[in-house]
Amino acid sequence: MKAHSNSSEVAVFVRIRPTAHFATDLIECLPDEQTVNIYHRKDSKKGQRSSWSFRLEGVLQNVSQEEVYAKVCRRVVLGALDGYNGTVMCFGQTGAGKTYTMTGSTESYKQRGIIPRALQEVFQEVEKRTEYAYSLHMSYLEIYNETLVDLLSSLRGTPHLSPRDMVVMEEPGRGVFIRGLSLHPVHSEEEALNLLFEGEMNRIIGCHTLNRNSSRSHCIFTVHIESRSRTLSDAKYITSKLNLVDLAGSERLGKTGSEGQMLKEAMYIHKSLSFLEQAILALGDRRRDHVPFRQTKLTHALKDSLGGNCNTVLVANIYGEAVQIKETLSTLRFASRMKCVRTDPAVNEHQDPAIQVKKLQKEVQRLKEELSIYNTLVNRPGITYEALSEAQLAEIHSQVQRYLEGSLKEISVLSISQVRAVFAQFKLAVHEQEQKLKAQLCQTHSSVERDQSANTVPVKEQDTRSSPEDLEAVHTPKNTHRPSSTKAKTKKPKEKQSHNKRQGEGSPVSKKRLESASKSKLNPVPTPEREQESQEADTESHDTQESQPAVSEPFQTDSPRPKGEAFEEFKMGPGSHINCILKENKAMLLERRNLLRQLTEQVNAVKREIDCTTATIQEQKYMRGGQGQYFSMGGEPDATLLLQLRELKAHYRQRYMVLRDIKAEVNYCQHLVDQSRLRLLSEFEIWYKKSFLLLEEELNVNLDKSLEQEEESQQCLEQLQFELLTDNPSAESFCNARYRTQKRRNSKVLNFTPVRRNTPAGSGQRRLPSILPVT
Ligand SMILES: Nc1ncnc2c1ncn2[C@@H]1O[C@H](COP(=O)(O)OP(=O)(O)OP(=O)(O)O)[C@@H](O)[C@H]1O
Repeated sequence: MKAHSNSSEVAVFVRIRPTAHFATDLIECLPDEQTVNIYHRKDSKKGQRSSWSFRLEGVLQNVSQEEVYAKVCRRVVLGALDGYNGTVMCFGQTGAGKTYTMTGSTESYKQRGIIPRALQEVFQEVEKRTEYAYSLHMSYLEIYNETLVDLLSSLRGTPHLSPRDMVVMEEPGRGVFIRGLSLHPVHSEEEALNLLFEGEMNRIIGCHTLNRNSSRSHCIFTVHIESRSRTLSDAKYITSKLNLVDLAGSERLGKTGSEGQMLKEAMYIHKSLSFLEQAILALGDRRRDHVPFRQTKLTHALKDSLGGNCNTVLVANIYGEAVQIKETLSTLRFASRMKCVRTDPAVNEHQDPAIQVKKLQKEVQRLKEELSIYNTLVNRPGITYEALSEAQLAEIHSQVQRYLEGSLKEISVLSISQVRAVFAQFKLAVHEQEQKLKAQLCQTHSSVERDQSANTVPVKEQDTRSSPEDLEAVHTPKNTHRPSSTKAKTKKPKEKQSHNKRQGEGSPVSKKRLESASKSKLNPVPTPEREQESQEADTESHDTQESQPAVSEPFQTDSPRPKGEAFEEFKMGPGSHINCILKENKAMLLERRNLLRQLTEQVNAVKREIDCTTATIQEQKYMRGGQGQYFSMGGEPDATLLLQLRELKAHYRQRYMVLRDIKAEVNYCQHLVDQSRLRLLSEFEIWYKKSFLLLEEELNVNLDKSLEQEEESQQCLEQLQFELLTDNPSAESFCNARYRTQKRRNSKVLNFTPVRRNTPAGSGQRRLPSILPVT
């Protein structure tokens, strides 16, 4: 509901009932027709006199009914037809002229009161305002001893409800209303007057049957107005209520002197009017943020007629005889309090959802047509903006699959809906990929855990492969199938140098450790595949070592280290960079997940609100259908609720979109975490394996060296044999002994470096090569 606010004070008038015994010495009406002065002797014995002055909107003394209507009510009636709620209320002691002011004399047309005159004005105005279509309904409520009575329930077609079924209700956008109160459509002044008299009659009949006084109840006659522009496309419509209230006599309890039924009535009236006064006091006090409207049915029913969205007028009826001076004073005090109340009259503007939807559909259709004309102009025929068919979706799916496989270069899309479908397919593909990655990650995790729990290291497995046959094969000089040794041989000296340097500095296996390993155990000769792996690992190691600090080795002690421990060490050392990225990604994922949780809660809260509003609409439909209530729009539920529901749905959709985006972000973060975790694990595996491969290479180098030594020994032997055969026969035994010693040594310690001592120049003597152990 849209409202044009316009804050104003409650207009308060005093109407003085004519009497032959008007207390001129006690009541003085000033010529400004706005001020009443009261002179009252508080204590007759002491003769003290007090005086009060009340300045109001108008003092109506000896004023005709017509003039009263013009001054008091016309503005409110016209406002109601413009969409402002309006309330005219008569307050005062019994017999002060409230009913006369409100309803007037039923016998004399001239003396008719505010209600019939208001009805006349309403229908005259409706006829004048031809550009609007008005729809008018009426209700007549009586509140007697805190019981709600429908004064028009006797009419045909009105369901007979017990007063207990009538409840004062409040709804956002609709304000206060009485559930169970019948609303009757009226199309003419005559129909409206008939309803008024029907209600008056029922009030009197009720008084007789229940043996009560008609002035002992509050009556609220309401005209419900709805106006729509006659322009069909205008979804806007206006509603308002015109409340005409005749309150029960306000005399003080002690004055009535009543008992029994009368006393009970007086107590109820006193209670409701004093709560009315309290509510008015609270409304007049700007510092108070709570107004006690719900204490009585009267204040609750008048909630939005007193201080809310309403043009409110109070007529304080006084009976100007000296004996009534206390009541007069009390009424005027109430009137002056009411003057302090401010109201915020506002036009109750609504949007008809059905018309709005139709309007928007038309607009969409027009835009589609314009777009298709544009597409034809720019040579893009065949583009549709309708939802994609099954066949079109299948085609897009196939195109995306082929594009991902690489067999299609471009995906042809023409419309936004096709672009959306393509993105949806991509999203699906990414999701599937994520699932695969997750599965892989799980596998890797479980294998690492298995390794850790078994506490076995691959070193042992490799060691077991070093069989005596392998050892023999290594030592046989005729064994030519040794790619590793061949490779080592063909390596340039420079390469060898850098290779050794790498072993010494960057390798996770220290030279010392290698030596001890080579002394005790031998690795098998690597296969070509293994060599390839080794080279790759070596290259990577070389690449990373330059940017990373020296790597600590997993085998610093003699006993093999468990893989889990090595992994921890890796995370702290060479893998710290990836580990750091993994941690950051995890933190980001956590943060996104928290956001996702919050958003999910928000979306669910909006969903609950939607459910709640939908339930209220359903309830409303049921209530209105079942109890003959006023139908705002041919049986439709309250438009404000529908509007609220639509807003909630829009809000829900908006939040849901955000939620979807955050979900995608969470998935992406999860993907990053998985990737970095995988990377960390794979890097670790490489690092871990590298130590063994380096160990192998080192051993191979040593084997090559032994072979060289072997060759040299062989040459030496041949030379000695040659010398033996020529001139030195004792050399045979020497040479054989020497050869045996060397072979024995080589079989035990492989890490020997042959040092060829240069023959001194010009010595003319061939010297035997020396074989020195490396320290
Ligand atoms: N301004 C007036 N001019 C002529 N007669 C009046 C005027 N005010 C009141 N009366 C007459 O005074 C009598 C009492 O008035 P009325 O019934 O309207 O009082 P009331 O305040 O409504 O009392 P109750 O609280 O009992 O309903 C009626 O007969 C009515 O015609």
